[in-house]
Amino acid sequence: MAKQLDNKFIRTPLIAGNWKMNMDHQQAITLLQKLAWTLKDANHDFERVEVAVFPPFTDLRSVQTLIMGDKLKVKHGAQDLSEHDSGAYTGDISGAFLSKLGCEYVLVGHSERRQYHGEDDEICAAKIKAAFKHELAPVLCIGEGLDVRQAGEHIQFTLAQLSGALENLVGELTEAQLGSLVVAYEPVWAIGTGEVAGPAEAGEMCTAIRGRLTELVGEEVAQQIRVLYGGSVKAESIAALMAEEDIDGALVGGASLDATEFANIVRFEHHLMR
Ligand SMILES: O=C[C@H](O)COP(=O)(O)O
Repeated sequence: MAKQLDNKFIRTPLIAGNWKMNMDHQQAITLLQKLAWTLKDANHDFERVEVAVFPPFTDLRSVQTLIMGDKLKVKHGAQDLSEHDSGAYTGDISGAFLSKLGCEYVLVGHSERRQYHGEDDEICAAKIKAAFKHELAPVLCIGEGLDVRQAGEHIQFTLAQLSGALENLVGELTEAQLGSLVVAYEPVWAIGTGEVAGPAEAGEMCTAIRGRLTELVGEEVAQQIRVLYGGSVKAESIAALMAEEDIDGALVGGASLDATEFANIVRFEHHLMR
C-alpha cells in the first residue's frame, strides 16, 4: 500500500487528470461540475486523497472561476509552461500567467511534449526551474518506450531522464521546493494503449525512482516527493497500483475525461475495502 503510518498516508496521494487537448472551456465547466458533484455525493475527503485536473490553457480561467466561485477542493494545473518569464516567444505561456490563474501544478516533460516538441532533459530542467520560480509544483514526467523496455534497459533509461532533469538544479532549489516536486512514471508503451504496466512492474520502477531521488536530494526530501504512475489507468486497475509502497497516485489521461470513471479512480480506497 502507498506508504502509511497509523492509517494515514505518509505522502498524500495525488490523483491527477491530464485532459490533454480535449474539452473546450464550456465542456471543461460541465466536466468539472460533474466531477465535483460526484465526489461530494461520495463524501470524498480531499485532505486524504488530493485531486487535480490539468485542462488545456484556454480552459484555465473558466476552471479557476468555477473552483473559486463554488469553493471546490479540486486543484488545477497546466500541461506545460515556458522556461522564459515573458517576451518574444510566440505561442508560449509563462509560469507567471499560470500562477495568476490559480494553478498549483504544471506538467513538465510529458512524453507527448518530448515526442512532438522535441523536449529534452535540458529543457525539462529549465522548465522545472521556471515552475518553482513562479510557485508552481512541477510534475516531471519520465518513462521508457517499448523498444527500451524490450531491451531490458527501462530502469537505466528512466533514471537517466530523472537525473538529466534534476542533477544540475538540485543545488539551486530549497528543500521545501524539492519536497513539493512530483514525479510521474509513464511508460510510453502504456499511454493511451489500454496496456497498463503491471503493479509489480510499475512499483519496481517507482521504487527505483525513489532510490535515485534519495541519491540526488537525500533521504528526508526523497521521502516527501510523490511518485505517480501514469498509463491507461482505470478504476479497475488503480487499487492494485496503489497497493505498491512507492506509488503515491496516478496521472490519468483518457479516463479523466469521464467524471464517473475519474471519481472512481480517486476513490481507490473504496475498491480496496470491497
Ligand atoms: O498524462 C497522462 C498519461 O499520458 C496517460 O494517459 P492515458 O491514461 O490516456 O493512457
